[in-house]
Amino acid sequence: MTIDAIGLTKNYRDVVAVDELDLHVAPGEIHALLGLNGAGKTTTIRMLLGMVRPTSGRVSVLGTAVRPGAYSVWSRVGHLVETPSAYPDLTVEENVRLAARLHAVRDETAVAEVISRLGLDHHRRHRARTLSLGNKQRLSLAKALVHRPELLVLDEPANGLDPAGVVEIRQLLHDLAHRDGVTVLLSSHILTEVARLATRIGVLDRGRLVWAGAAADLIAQARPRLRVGVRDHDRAAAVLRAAGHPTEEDDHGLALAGDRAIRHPDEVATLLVEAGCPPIRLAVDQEDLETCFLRLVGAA
Ligand SMILES: Nc1ncnc2c1ncn2[C@@H]1O[C@H](COP(=O)(O)OP(=O)(O)OP(=O)(O)O)[C@@H](O)[C@H]1O
Repeated sequence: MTIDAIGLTKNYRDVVAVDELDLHVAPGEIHALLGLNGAGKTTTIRMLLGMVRPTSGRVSVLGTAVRPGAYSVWSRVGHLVETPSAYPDLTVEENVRLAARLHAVRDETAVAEVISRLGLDHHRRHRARTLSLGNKQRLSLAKALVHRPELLVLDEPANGLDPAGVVEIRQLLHDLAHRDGVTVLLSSHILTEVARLATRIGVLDRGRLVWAGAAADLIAQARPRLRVGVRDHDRAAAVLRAAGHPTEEDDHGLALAGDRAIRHPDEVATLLVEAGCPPIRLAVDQEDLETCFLRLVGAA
């Protein structure tokens, strides 16, 4: 395993930031840690990278136990944790060259190559502080990649990027994993962002892993629902609930996830007509991924 964490726990006074987390990331995988704000993603990543000492549990990265003094493994790991960091008065090229030197990279072409791969060619001679947030993020990624790591660990890599930037980073990570065999662990709070990229997903909620498996299996958890459009939401919801249909209300109207409603929408229509609030729209659709994710973490 590229990352092996067992029983990883971090307490901050009375807050359990990460609670008995087992995490196994296989070589070549794109593994996403998904969770709402405060779920424990950053703390987990910091423990994996040896930046925060676990309260209990153990972790190994690329076969090496993470502990003080175990330096050699970090030359095989690239990371980007929280805010992009660069020396503001150095140019893009100088920043990447410095990162290369810190990693003892001797190949001079590596700097130009990674700058170009991150789409920063036009900004090579621009000072880091003049870059947009998106380009600062690209620069941080260039620094994380210049030594051609075997494992790349990214905390919310899409932060600050516009939609085109998000697509670009997704493509880059896909190529790194599939073409160069780099293992990627990333965190995100947006399921739709990682659903198409990750091979495996772990869902964190209040420090605990509440779901783990193949990304395709998580997507398959999205349930069908009967969507009901009515003029009087409250009244229709009361009628449906009284008839035993679990009914949710959202901006689009009412949603019924029960088997009976999905199999017999005609019964639902008759019920509403007889109660004097006839449906103006009735359709079975698939729960969207974000709602599915919120349901998994008990927030929907
Ligand atoms: N240094 C710290 N001291 C005290 N509490 C902390 C510290 N770091 C994190 N926490 C708490 O631990 C919990 C998990 O935080 P963490 O930052 O790991 O979550 P996250 O999933 O990365 O969320 P976000 O996306 O908001 O960064 C939160 O309740 C947070 O307030």
